[in-house]
Amino acid sequence: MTTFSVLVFPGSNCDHDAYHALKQVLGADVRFVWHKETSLGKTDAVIVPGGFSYGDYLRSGAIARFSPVMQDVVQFANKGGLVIGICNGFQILLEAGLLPGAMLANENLKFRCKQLYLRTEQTDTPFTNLIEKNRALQIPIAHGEGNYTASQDTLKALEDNGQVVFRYCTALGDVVPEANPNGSLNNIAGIVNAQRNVMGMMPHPERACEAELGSTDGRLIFESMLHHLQPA
Ligand SMILES: NC(=O)CC[C@H](N)C(=O)O
Repeated sequence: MTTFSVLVFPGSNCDHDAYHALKQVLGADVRFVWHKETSLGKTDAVIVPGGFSYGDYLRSGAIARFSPVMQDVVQFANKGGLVIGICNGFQILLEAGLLPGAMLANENLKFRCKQLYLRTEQTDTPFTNLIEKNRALQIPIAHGEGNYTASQDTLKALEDNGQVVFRYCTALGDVVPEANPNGSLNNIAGIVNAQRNVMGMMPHPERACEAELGSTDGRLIFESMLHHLQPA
């Protein structure tokens, strides 16, 4: 059975949502790993969940990246293990150097919490292998620092290598400035590393896994991970 590990930092607040989605909705084996642990133990995938680790002091994710467990997360990722960072988790992976670039405060300096759409740009990743190319997924955001930025060289490399996985778009899938909620470069909502085993995304797929929540599109991301780890 595939085992997911959900990291828990002081201030994480989407850890239980991720646990619930994986366990109750997808029937996967899941466990929490407290940030003070020095080893992940036996695991197939790591979820770095959303929230306000260390109260977002300094910059979101800047302190959490020094938590003891992060050393093993970096090792796990470097060995090819699947790691997905959601919202604050994405910020932590950027701070840890597992993904390139950085987050700035949202362009309008407001915390944005809303349902929106993401166009699936890449389907050859362990996180999107069950999604049709260009499909617009409805997944909510909730963040104050989601304005993705990177140097011109880094941005070019991301685009050239097909590392931009999701872009903010309209319901019809058009990537236009009006669909960008935070000022992110090139409407970027999610990226993978060059090896394609580490993904960060600002929207919350764990909050879009049940019809009662308004969308089940988030399931496709976790189902893709399960499919990758345990092909039928
Ligand atoms: N939902 C979250 O993970 C919030 C992320 C982060 N603390 C921010 O506001 O930018």
